[in-house]
Amino acid sequence: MTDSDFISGLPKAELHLHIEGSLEPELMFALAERNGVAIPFASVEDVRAAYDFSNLQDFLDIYYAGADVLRTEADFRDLAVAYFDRAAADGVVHAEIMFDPQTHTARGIAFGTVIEGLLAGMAEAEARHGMTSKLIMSFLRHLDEDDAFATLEAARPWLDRIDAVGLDSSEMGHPPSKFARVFAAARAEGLKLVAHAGEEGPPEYVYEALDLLDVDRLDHGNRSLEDPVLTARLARTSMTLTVCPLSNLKLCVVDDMNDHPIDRMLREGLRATINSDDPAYFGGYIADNYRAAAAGRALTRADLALLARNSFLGSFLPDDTVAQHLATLDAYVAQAA
Ligand SMILES: Nc1ncnc2[nH]cnc12
Ligand SMILES: [Zn+2]
Repeated sequence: MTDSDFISGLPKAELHLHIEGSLEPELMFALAERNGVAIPFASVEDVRAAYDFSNLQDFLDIYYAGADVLRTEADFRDLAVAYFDRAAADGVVHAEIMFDPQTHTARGIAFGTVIEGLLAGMAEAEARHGMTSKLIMSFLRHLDEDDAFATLEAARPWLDRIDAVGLDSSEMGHPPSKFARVFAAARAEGLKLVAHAGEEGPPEYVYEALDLLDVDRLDHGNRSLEDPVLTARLARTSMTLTVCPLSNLKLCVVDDMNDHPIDRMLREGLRATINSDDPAYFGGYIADNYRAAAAGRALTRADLALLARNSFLGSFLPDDTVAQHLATLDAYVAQAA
């Protein structure tokens, strides 16, 4: 078996995926036509050519613009189904996907339209692939606390179908502390908590995510490595980091995949995982992220299996389900040897 096939077949969970970031240019065009929405691109090639980012904000501007073609429940369903089909082909057996309701409600799309479409896509993934999934509702951190509270309120009828809240969008200047109260309110509703921190922001933002938000999982977390005390704490507490190698390269968090810290994270004892973030924008789904990291940092099959193992350990699945996935993973690695 080639290393590439080993990676595709490796049973894994995806823990950091923005469903809006899985909108491929082809589907963007199809939805623009279906909904009669004008888009500022002449062709699919034009769209791909625009995906040349020098930082997070560059990307976010185009990502929010692209999401404008999503209008109906069927659009959100089709978006999700397309992602799950690709994830299944990459060996994903469980996905915890983020969505950004404010990106849509700000355009006049009802919260229910977004979530009912995504839930229909999740049911289809289970029927087609036996893939399980969970929903993470992410607050946009460039908006204010009141907007986040209004979003939590809008989500109330669906809270039993949402597993966690998250925090994403422009990190610099929008520290986790801005959302401490809304995260506490989400916790009081029984939700799990995740937050992007240390992607572009400093280690202090990671401390805030831990100490002020009390997150269960950290999205990215790269810049934690600048602080040895923080790194040791993350290792000691088995905090899961949802690392996204191709995203890091495309958004210039790293200059070259040969400089990616994924192997250092493992060596430091961090529970690092590999994920795709916004695969339609960053040039690859989860298996491509494993492949790029493996090539850049000479990861062994044991490293790759550890990353997959960490993805189940870091998931919000119940312990007995995690144990079943780990047994399947061990059997896969043994037969591939
Ligand atoms: N990588 C990322 N960082 C912050 N916000 C995001 N929204 C979608 N992708 C994101
Ligand atoms: Zn992200």
